[in-house]
Amino acid sequence: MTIVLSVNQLQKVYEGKVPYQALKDINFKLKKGEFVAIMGPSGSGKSTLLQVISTIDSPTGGSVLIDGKNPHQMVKEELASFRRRELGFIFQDFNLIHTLTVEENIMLPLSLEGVPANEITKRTREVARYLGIEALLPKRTFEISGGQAQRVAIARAVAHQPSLILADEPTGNLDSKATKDVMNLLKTLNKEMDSTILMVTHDAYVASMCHRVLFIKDGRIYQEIVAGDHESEFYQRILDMLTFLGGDHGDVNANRL
Ligand SMILES: Nc1ncnc2c1ncn2[C@@H]1O[C@H](COP(=O)(O)OP(=O)(O)OP(=O)(O)O)[C@@H](O)[C@H]1O
Repeated sequence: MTIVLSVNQLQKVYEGKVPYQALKDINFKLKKGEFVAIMGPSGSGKSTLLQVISTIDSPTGGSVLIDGKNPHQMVKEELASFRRRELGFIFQDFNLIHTLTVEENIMLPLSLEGVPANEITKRTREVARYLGIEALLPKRTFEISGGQAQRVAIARAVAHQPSLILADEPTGNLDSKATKDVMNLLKTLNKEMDSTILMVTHDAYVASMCHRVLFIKDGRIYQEIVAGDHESEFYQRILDMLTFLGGDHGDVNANRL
């Protein structure tokens, strides 16, 4: 079995007047095709962890291996190319470029990576068809809804077939209908394309659509819960753990399933 992501004794200290250790000895692995959520109280280190894995920030101890390679040891140009090829990013606020059309947004990472123009058009059309957003391609980003924008962001994140998709609160700005649509899309991608996805979420319903949930508390992995046969039972176990951990978890809606 292929290990796509290996996080080993990861530590992160934010320097400052008073140094703060946001991550203390984090260890976990993701196998190819796994869909894993990270949850935990506000300030527990979730964003820091995602930022270090995505190489936006660097660790102060330990290592991150993506497909067996350590991006934090790469020089600048090598790292930029590694990120464009191996990683796909999905953000809470979609991060689309407003001066470009939907189609140009999806094309951008492919053209940055030097993929030939005819191949870019072909792949963009294919991924748009697959994700059901073909009709949106000529539109500007302000002409589409939040749910549609997140579909476009997902298309952009997967068009180059990255090894690992990192999603930071992908449904944080969506209503419950759009949340359901986006999660069904991610689930389909995960199942049909064997995509490996690591996602931070505050939403127990969203997490219950994953294979596993890692709970972080005070910069450490506190607990792991693995899905069983029934999504509703998994959802309840996630809610119980969130209640046990306490703190601010955002919108926990017990009536969602
Ligand atoms: N740039 C920084 N400098 C200093 N401390 C930081 C910095 N970024 C985050 N922290 C601290 O590190 C801890 C972890 O923050 P992080 O943003 O990773 O938490 P989180 O679990 O993502 O929280 P939330 O759910 O509220 O987004 C917090 O105590 C935070 O104040």
